[in-house]
Amino acid sequence: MSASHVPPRLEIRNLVRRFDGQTVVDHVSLSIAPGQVTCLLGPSGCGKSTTLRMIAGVDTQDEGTIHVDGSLVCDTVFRIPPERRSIGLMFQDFALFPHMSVGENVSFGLRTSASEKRATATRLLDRVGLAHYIDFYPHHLSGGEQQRVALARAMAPEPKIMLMDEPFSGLDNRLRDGIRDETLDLLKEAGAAVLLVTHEPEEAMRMADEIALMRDGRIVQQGAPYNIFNAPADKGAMAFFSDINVLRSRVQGALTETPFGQFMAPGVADGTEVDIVFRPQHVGIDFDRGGKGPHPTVIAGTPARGVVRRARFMGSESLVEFLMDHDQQVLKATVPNVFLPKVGTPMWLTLRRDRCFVFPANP
Ligand SMILES: Nc1ncnc2c1ncn2[C@@H]1O[C@H](COP(=O)(O)OP(=O)(O)OP(=O)(O)O)[C@@H](O)[C@H]1O
Repeated sequence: MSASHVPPRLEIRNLVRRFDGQTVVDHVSLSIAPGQVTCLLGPSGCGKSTTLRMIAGVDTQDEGTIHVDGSLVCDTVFRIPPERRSIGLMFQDFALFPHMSVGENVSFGLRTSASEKRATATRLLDRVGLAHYIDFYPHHLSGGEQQRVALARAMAPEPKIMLMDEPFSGLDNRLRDGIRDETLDLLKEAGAAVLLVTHEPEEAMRMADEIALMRDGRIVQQGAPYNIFNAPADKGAMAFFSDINVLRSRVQGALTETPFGQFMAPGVADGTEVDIVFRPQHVGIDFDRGGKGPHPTVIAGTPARGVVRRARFMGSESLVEFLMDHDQQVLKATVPNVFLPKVGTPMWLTLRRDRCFVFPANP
């Protein structure tokens, strides 16, 4: 088989799951290569865990197929049981066996000799920096250390696929970043295909080679984090990653008029309402000079005036809210570092027009 024909490590096609007549997973398809991390990202209740449970084999789909390395694992009539799917699991409420030592926990699922079990446990614990704890019991370890043991345990049978459901959400921020990076390194090294479920966009951006954004049981957009962030499929996809500003307008002659000048709306029928959506970080700010702002430019368009309504320091940036002169709408801008103008200060706002998106107002 040539390299170009190597099947994905995990491939799910058109998975559907219904509960009580309600479709909670709606034709979800994904493929993940060895060593690739894909994040299933979406709000609570959108069907992420249900998708993971079907892949793990603890739930069965109503429609669709699951393949591992090109071989069928499950469709609506054929089903390989969970323990024969070569799938590792890591969940937030992972539980180590309290009556077993750390080493025994790690080698629990292995069917090898005692000495081989110990060798595997030693190697994996060493890899997560915990070899010296091999004969300790879980209650001697901190939450972060227990998490690393759980990772070593999940990796011990050398699964082809690792499914992770919010695995880091029980850890405090200080520990989380280190353990995330360590986990990623280990999984990539092992060549596992990783499907990680999270509702935190930052976690997805930090971990993922690819993000599948899920809403109401469907994948609404899929791609590299950079593309998902910078070319959102719709207003909801954009709002999931950051605060947004929205200008409502109506299309006339493929153009739409706003206080910041015209925007193109090709192919949109006259009279249709659209939203011009942009992030606070793409709003430029200028001081008011005797009632005048900066000159319009091609990139920034026409400036519009507002007055400062609130300004907050956020650590690495400042968030400034403006009450716009034209319609008293509130628009938000973020500025790097400290920028805290007084409430009531008049200022001129411009938009990075290449970072503004025109979406139907009522999709
Ligand atoms: N066994 C079940 N019986 C009935 N409804 C279920 C069952 N399992 C899940 N659901 C429903 O399916 C929907 C999707 O649930 P799921 O747990 O997959 O969402 P999620 O995106 O993982 O959410 P969260 O991030 O909160 O875990 C929810 O409305 C849930 O109530």
